[in-house]
Amino acid sequence: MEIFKALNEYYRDERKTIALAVLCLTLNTALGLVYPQLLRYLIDVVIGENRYGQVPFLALFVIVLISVKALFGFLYGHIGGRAGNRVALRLRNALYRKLQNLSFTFYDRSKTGDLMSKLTADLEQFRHFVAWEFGHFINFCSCIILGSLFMITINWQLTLIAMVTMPVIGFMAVRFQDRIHPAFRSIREALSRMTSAAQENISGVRTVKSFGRESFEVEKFSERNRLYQDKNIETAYIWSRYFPAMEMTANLSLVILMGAGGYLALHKMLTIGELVAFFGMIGFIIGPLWSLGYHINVYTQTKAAAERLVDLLQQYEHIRNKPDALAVPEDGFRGHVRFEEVSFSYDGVHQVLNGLNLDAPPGHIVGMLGGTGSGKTTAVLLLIRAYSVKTGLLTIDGKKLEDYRLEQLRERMAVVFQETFLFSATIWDNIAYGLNEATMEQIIAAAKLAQAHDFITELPAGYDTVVGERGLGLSGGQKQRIAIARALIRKPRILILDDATSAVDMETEHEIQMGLRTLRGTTVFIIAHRISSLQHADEILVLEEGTTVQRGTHAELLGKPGPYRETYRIQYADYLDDQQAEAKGGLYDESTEARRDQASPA
Ligand SMILES: Nc1ncnc2c1ncn2[C@@H]1O[C@H](COP(=O)(O)OP(=O)(O)OP(=O)(O)O)[C@@H](O)[C@H]1O
Repeated sequence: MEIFKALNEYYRDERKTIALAVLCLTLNTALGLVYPQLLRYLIDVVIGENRYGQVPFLALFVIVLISVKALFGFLYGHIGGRAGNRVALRLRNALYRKLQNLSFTFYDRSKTGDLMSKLTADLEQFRHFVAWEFGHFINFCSCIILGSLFMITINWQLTLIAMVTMPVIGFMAVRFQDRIHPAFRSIREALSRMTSAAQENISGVRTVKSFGRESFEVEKFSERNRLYQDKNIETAYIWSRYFPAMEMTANLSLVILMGAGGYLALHKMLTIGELVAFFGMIGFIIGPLWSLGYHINVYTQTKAAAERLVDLLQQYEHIRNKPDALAVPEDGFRGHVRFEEVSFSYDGVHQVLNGLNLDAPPGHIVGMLGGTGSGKTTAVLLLIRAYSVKTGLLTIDGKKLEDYRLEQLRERMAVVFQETFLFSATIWDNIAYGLNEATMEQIIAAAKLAQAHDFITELPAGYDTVVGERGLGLSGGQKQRIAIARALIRKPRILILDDATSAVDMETEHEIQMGLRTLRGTTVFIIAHRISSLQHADEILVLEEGTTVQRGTHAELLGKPGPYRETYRIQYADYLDDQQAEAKGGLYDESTEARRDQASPA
């Protein structure tokens, strides 16, 4: 029950409504108990005592009864359903809000499928319980209690016999549920394996086709499809074994009761009407008894789902605002970034950054070069406060990051990550995402700055083009330019481009960089593997395994031996060879000139 209490705030306001719904269902059930009594009256009094004149009244009474019963049934469905949906609405919003507040650390550890299933399947289970199952469980209890009481009023000896046979049916129902529940679970698992194979195949269709692995994929899918079929057959087998057995047990108990009832009727200890009414009551109890296992199961499943929901709702928020966090001033915020001896480790064991020092005054362009895994992305993730700095000092305008209100701080920044993510929406919407209520002029200006305007206007639907899931339908470089426009529209104080132009051709990249120079006062961080992306930076840091091994301007770094010059030499080998050849009066042709135009550091 503790776990349900933890979700109290979401159903607290609905408690009275849920109680009303349960009351309607119980009244609906209680009215059902009147039928056997009516039968008894019909047989013993109307027929037994030849009072046929009462038949029309009895019929009218039955019509009223079924109408009132139906009304209570409707009220239960209506009130319970609405309450359940209101609870689900609150819970869904709370879960979604929580997901927005959870940090990168949480997402590093979470699986998308798992989170989606909490938001959908677990929540649906809880909604279903609140809307229906809780009422049905109470109704199950009232059926058994009220039914037994009515049976006792008819004949206590027969009731006693029934009480001996009924638990056998209940026991079998629980056993059946014990077997069928794991079987259903294995069906769900097999289904999820089958759908994930299909989903991966659709998402990775380009890889599958380009590797010519269609038949492998078909084989993989049919194997999982076969497993799904097998699980369904196993379940059908359990069903086919248990159901007749349960039915037989129930019918056997009816035979015993029939024998005993017949004996009592023959010896005038029971009227025929009472016997018929008694059997009506038995039917009233047997039905719910068969579902005993189901109710237990639903309860345990809902408890497990509620545990998972509470687990998510109570997740620790690693990054949150201090109570006295400062508002980030609209105008006064300059974006002067300082890293002082900043070290960082994700797991507390492996050091990813070792004593990073950096001073980037407003308007400065900082370049970062380094091999894969050297810590470049980590450094800028610390700057957007994706993770907290534990060793060293990271300040903006002289204040620690955690002194500012997080959402306002991030509003003054813009990041373009290595992996471009575009929403399934129009290009307008994708660029406007960076700003609340962006105007058309602002969108176009940002697109022009990101060198995206020309290709967008050449698309048949222009800015109205709906980009597919993850930006499908656009080239890598086009996607990157839309992502850059999305960042630039914010006119951020701090702009971070994490390998954001890797898929853009050099000429366009050069134009984007020229555009960046027009951003007055914006502190820019550029992470790149290409020297051409960094050469205009005011300071370039070369990182190796989290340590800054070189720093300086492009010209300074070229003048010193070290990894920067080495990278330059590798990337411009052709150009340098051509230069040497030219100096020696060697071959010179048009292709050499074309190559130099492409490669030459501007
Ligand atoms: N979320 C994470 N959890 C644990 N370790 C991480 C995480 N992100 C990165 N790392 C590790 O930290 C190290 C630095 O990664 P980082 O992404 O900062 O490198 P990078 O220089 O940006 O590399 P690349 O140029 O390939 O993007 C790597 O060893 C990486 O495996």
